[in-house]
Order: sequence, then structure tokens, then C-alpha cells
Amino acid sequence: MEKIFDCLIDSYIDNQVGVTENFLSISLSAHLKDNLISLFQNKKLVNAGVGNKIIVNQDKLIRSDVIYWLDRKHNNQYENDFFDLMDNFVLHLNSTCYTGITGYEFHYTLYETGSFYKKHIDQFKNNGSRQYSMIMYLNANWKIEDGGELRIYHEDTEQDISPSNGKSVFFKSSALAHEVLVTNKQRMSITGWLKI
Ligand SMILES: O=C(O)CCC(=O)C(=O)O
Ligand SMILES: [Fe+2]
Repeated sequence: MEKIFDCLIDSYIDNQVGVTENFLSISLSAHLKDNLISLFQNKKLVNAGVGNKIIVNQDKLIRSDVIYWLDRKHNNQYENDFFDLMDNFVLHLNSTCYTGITGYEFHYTLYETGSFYKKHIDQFKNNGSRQYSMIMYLNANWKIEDGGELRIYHEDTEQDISPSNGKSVFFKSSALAHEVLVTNKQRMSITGWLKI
């Protein structure tokens, strides 16, 4: 596990965006995806807003995904396995990089066909607690023609990342603008932030 954590952190240090395959095991990813699909079928996912609770602007022209917050209180085995993994990652990150992360928040995200999230920065203007953004993808057999890439805007280049199964992406929430390109297929993930 530490090897995968180091791979993510090293690629973050080299390129401002950490990317690693197999952050989630095939079985954990499959269980989380099944859980997400059943929550979606039971109409538990809600429109994602833009901004935080003080400035909520549910603007479907900016983003059209639906979300559901993970919580240990759900007593769901796989959500808890995911939180155990994140606890280990945060311990490793804090001890190797002195990041001082004290908390996190994660939600399931589902983009239906035709959905997107326009260019934005994750850290709120009125609250700087989000330090690092992290996304884990739950899409087996994702193909180029399925679209839905995460596009990251570097100073002079754009980086497109396909949302393929088990992959994790990690970057500083205040630093990099990014967007989710229109997806041609249902696109599932867990998105979250490490906080101070
Ligand atoms: O799903 C992704 O690739 C990125 C999602 C995102 O940018 C966000 O939820 O803030
Ligand atoms: Fe984002």
C-alpha cells in the first residue's frame, strides 16, 4: 500500500498532479461502484451545488453531476474500508510531507451521459480549509470515445486524465483549475478533499 501512496505523492511532486493506477483494489472499487449504483437507484443522490453552504448556486450550466456524501455513520463495510484506506494515506502523507492534514470529506459522484463540470478551482473563496483534492474513479473498461476526461490546466499545457477504474488523482485545491469534459457514458467516482 505504501508503494502506491508514494507513487501518487511522487508524481504530485514531479508534476503538480499525482496520478496512480490501482489506488483502489479491483474488489473495493467494484463494491463501491455497486453501492453507488444502488444509492442512485434509490434516489439518494442530489444535485451538486457550486460553492459552499454560504454561497450555494445550483447552476446546471456549470456542473450537472449528482452526489452523495460518504459517512462512517452509514455503517457500510465498503465505505468504512475506503475511510480506513484514506486514514492510512493521510497518516503517510503527514509523516512524509509534513502536510498537517486533520480531516477530510468525500462524496460519491455520478455524471450521467452528457454531464460535465466546467473549469473551476476547488478551494472556496471564503474558506481555505480544502488543501488537497482527490478523486478515485470507479469505471471499468473506460474507452477514449467515452470522453469524460478530467482536464487540468497547467500554466502552459493542458493535461487530460481518463477516469479509469481504481485510478486516483491528487492535486492542491487552491492551485489548479480543472474541468470534467462531457461524458458519453455514465461516469462514477469518489471525490473529496483533505483539510486543515
Ligand atoms: O471527477 C473529476 O474528475 C473531477 C471532479 C471535480 O473537479 C470536482 O468535483 O470538484
Ligand atoms: Fe474540482
